[in-house]
Amino acid sequence: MGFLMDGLEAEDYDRAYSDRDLLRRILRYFWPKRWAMLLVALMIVLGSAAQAAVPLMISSGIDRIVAGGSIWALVGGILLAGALGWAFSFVRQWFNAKATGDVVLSLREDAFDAVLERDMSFYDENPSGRVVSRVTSDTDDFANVVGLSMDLLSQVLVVGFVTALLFTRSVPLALLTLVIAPVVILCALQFRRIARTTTRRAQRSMSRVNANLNETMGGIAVAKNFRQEQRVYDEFRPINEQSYAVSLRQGFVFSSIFPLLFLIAGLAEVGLVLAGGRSVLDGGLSAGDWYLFLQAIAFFWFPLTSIAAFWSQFQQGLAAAERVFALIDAPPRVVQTDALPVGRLAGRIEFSDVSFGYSAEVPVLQDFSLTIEAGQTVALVGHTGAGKSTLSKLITRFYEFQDGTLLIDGRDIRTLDLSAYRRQIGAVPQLPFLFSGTVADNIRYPRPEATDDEVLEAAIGVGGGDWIEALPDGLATDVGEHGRSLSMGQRQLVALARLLIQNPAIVVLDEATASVDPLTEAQIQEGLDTVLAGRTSIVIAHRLSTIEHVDRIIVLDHGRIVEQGDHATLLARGGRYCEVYNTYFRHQSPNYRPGTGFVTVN
Ligand SMILES: Nc1ncnc2c1ncn2[C@@H]1O[C@H](COP(=O)(O)OP(=O)(O)OP(=O)(O)O)[C@@H](O)[C@H]1O
Repeated sequence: MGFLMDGLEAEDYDRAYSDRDLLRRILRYFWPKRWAMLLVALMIVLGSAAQAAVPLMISSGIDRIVAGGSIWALVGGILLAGALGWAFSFVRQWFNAKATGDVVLSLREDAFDAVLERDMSFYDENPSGRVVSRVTSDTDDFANVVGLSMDLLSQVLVVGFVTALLFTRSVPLALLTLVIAPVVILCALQFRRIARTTTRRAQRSMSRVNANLNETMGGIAVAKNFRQEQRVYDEFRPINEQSYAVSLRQGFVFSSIFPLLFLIAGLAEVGLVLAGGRSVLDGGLSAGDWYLFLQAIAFFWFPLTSIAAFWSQFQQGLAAAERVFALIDAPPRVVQTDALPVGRLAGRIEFSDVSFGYSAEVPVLQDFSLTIEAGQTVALVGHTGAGKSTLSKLITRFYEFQDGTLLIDGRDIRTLDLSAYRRQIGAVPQLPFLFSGTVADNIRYPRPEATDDEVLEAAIGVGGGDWIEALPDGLATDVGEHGRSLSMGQRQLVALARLLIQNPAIVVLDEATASVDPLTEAQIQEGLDTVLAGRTSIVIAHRLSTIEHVDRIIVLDHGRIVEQGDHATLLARGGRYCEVYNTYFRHQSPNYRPGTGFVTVN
């Protein structure tokens, strides 16, 4: 079991819904489609009646032929029943496909909406491929189940009609047909539980394959750069093999039920042939009635055995619905206690005894206090893992802190209208993400209604706009997927122009570490001066020119402030800042020669 179960545990947010809750939830999605579904139900009843009429007509036709009657009435009747059956089935399929399609559309919209609503911590904990799997293949599985349910309903109705007819012809034979039904139903119910478990496992293993593929595609450049294709393949292979093994097991479980059901059906058929044949010979039953009984077995057993096949798919659909609902219902970690209007922020930020950890066991910040005055530019420096990005993630409210308070302009961040608050936070990651489209589209991203003139003004506001001339089509240049057609420096300039369009009160900027040519560097520096002016800015600093000019440098170590002040004061002090300076900034000085520029650490 070890290999089969590796990595197939439920996600943290998974939950098991009771069948009742699940069905109620599914029905809620179908409620707006109730008239279409009612029409589908009517067509199922009429179609089933047309189907059931055929053996009945043949049965009485046989008796009439035996008695020397004409065959043409029978032929005409069968043709008419066939034509009507086709018409009913057509209308049914059409409306069913439309209603199911609409339900899947809204389910997928809800799932996608939920994906957008999730906190950043959700994306840290759940690989994106697995989430994608829920929005795509799970909603499809759910759709299949609806189509299957309709087929089954129609078969069950045919059985109902045929059974009612059987009772009018011969009660003992009808009872014999029915007596084995509970046995089959019991088998199918038992099978239900096993089917659901194996199906869940199969879906999880599939989403694991998706997650792995997603990560591989995302990091393909790194893998190729380090010639790690074999390793990527080696990682993929066991995951793929596991998916194969789990699907195989699922197939085995599903196929094992059929031989058992067919055995029971076969025994029943033997009994009916024997009992019915004797009755015909004794003259107690007509040849036509006997034919009707033999047909009835086929009609009767077909839906019962297909319940078992259906069960597997039905379970797959229910498990899929469960996974989609779990995604929709995943509780948010970031919880606002109120949604007070924000107004234009001045940008004063005050951490007061804040404690935070990505997981409960590993605290990153403990009783952390820091005040950043409105309009101040603060640089965060420190060794890797010191907690610089963590601070910015709390300010952007991507993560929920466990203790203490975080005040923005003196107001508890938890009481603010989160969307309005985030609109005034300009966050620039180290590698700015650009969406497919033109440079202008990307600059306009925070405010789609911005005019072309505003976009141009923002672009010119960053470094005088010379960089636009270097682009092949100016602002109309296509940036390619993730901005791959632009250089790193150009992407940063676009991100800065985007900030100008957004006009945030607080800027949280993770400076890029990638070095760019001196001209672009100068443009970025000029752009930064424009963008940060008049706003509270928290810069995770990687460039010497930034730390030399900010109002205050905060040196972090293991989630604590170990030193703060301006560049000159801190350098003169010879403390922890000097260590950080020697490690990260010293070599960026224009006068740098290898092995020189160290400041003395006391
Ligand atoms: N998403 C996450 N889940 C769990 N732990 C995390 C996560 N992000 C950061 N950490 C941990 O929190 C601590 C602080 O990380 P943080 O990213 O704030 O450091 P940093 O100072 O920004 O480092 P760097 O300069 O390398 O970006 C580290 O120990 C890190 O391992």
